[in-house]
Amino acid sequence: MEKNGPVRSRGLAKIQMPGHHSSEVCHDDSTPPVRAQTIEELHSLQKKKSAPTTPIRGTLGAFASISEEDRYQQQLQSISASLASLTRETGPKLLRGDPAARSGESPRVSTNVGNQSYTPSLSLSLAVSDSSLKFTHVLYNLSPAELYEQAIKYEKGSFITWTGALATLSGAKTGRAPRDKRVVKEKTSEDELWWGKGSPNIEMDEQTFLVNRERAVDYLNSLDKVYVNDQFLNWDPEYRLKVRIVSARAYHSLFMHNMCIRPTPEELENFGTPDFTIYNAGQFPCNRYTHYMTSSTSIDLNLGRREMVILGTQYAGEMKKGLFSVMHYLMPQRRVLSLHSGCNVGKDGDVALFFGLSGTGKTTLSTDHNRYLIGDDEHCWSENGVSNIEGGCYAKCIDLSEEKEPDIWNAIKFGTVLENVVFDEHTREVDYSDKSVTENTRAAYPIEYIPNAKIPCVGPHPKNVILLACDAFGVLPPVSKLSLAQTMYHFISGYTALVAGTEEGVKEPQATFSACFGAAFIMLHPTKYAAMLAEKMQDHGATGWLVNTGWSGGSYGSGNRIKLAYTRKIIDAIHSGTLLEATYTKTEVFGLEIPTDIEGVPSEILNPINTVSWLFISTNYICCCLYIFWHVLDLF
Ligand SMILES: Nc1ncnc2c1ncn2[C@@H]1O[C@H](COP(=O)(O)OP(=O)(O)OP(=O)(O)O)[C@@H](O)[C@H]1O
Ligand SMILES: O=C([O-])CC(=O)C(=O)O
Ligand SMILES: [Ca+2]
Ligand SMILES: [Mn+2]
Repeated sequence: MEKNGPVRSRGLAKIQMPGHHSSEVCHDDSTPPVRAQTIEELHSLQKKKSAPTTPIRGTLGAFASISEEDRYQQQLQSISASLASLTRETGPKLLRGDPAARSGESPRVSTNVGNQSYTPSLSLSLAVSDSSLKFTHVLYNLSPAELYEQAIKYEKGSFITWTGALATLSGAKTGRAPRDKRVVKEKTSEDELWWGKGSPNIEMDEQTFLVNRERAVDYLNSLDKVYVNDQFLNWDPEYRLKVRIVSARAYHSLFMHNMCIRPTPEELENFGTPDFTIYNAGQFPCNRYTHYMTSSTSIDLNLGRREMVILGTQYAGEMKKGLFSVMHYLMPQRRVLSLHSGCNVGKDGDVALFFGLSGTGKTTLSTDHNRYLIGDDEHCWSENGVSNIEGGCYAKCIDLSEEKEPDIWNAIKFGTVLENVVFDEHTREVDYSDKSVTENTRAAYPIEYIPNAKIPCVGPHPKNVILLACDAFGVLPPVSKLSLAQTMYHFISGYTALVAGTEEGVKEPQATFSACFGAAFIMLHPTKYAAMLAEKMQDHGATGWLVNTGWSGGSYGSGNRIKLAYTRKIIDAIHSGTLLEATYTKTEVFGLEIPTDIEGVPSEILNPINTVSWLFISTNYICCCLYIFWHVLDLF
């Protein structure tokens, strides 16, 4: 018998082998016994203590003299201050770690911290209550693996899919609820904000905000444990924001872990006080008898306090887009333009922006195997160039296929949150065509899951500005070149279609106007953002394009949505510069410049006049124009 032959699992043959050394046979366990006397001891060997989060350095940094214990205390005190109720004298008593963990260590307890904004007379009578006596466990910046375990153990509807993603359910709400979003009218911001008709900012007073805040904080403090994420927004260090997210679900914590920028252990040590805090008490409704509340859901933004409260919706996109609204307020103050756009860069450093309302193709088209991805949804354009606000992507998954969107497909693996998808109960294979839970199925993954992501996610000034419109009327050509004035016109009017799913109550594509291609998130009047865009495009010589990713030559219901493969060819021609050099015809009706030929795209579809009758074009066009005109007038 060969000495180096394969190891066989049949024990019998081994015993019968002649000439074998006696010491090698007949032993059930030939490896040395484990160094444990009890099962508990064995289990305690399994987990190695994490390295201290700050590397010990020779330099005398701010934290060099602080012990690990003191640092824990500081972190817990900071979180306790965040969770302080406004009517009690102190923040809650906090413990670090999972209440269910049976670790030999004694838990780390916070000392209560005073709350600066309490009212002394109130606090005297309210200070002693059962809730002020209890402890809350804090699960601070857990790793994806730890959050998986939490979700699977405690959150119904959490499963591991066949590729290792965490499938979750967001509950009754599977899309954003823009009608339930409120902005506090308060003195530090009210003069700058856009109020009234057309504005997404539905007002709320400070008192009502505090009522909702108290409701959320009391709910969170009533739990055994809360999740706390301390993370960053914006890859440009000059305009970076520190955010804290307090939530009740591992799903929300993992979602934000993926979507915000993840601090290094060292950055976390020096985190200090957050610039903005989200209280996500989404499982708990708001009180409908509260002033301004029109449903059991309320998403409340207070720019003065730099806080956001979420009640009555567990849809995780509210957190991401709530922070985006904050950026739409803070960045323009610093002459930085915030953009609802995807962004990628070619090998030669040519940056393209992809503006578009939800579902128009920002994520799909910015994720391009031939280019580096800077980000899929939220960016800033400053004097330094472009930077991604986020650390992850949030892709629509309905009808996702490996063939059409390979990079997104492959990003759905361990660590990725997969919302509201349907899967085989046994194999856990996901059926991306299934809309049983919602049309708005989504995957949230860290940006480095895309192989050609550009880290850090920053780039030079854009060369091409692509406005994506998903036209449900079917009158816009697949692509047209825009003058600066036309770019501004389309940017301000934001003519597109709302596709089903992302916002509540939208069941089929419907024509809409969304100023700046993201009216739900802007905080100032659209012309403020448009003026900044015009100035930047002019300064840096960027070309504007209008790309229709919706219906062309026939409206929704009669025609078909433009094939993704054709849209990709059009985008390729924009990137390569060949489309800039192409021959154009000017449409009489639109005044839009339409190219006559694009490689890989049938020429007859380039001009809608070829695919539908004149009558269709002119009637729909007139509708469309009146609609746009009316809307633009309405803004002023
Ligand atoms: N011609 C096309 N161009 C782009 N996308 C298309 C086209 N045809 C179909 N689609 C589909 O439309 C969807 C576009 O969604 P995508 O996630 O890219 O939207 P988004 O603009 O990033 O929206 P959000 O801001 O909500 O994240 C994808 O599911 C994509 O497969
Ligand atoms: O916010 C969401 O749910 C998804 C998104 O990116 C958008 O709607 O623009
Ligand atoms: Ca997207
Ligand atoms: Mn978006």
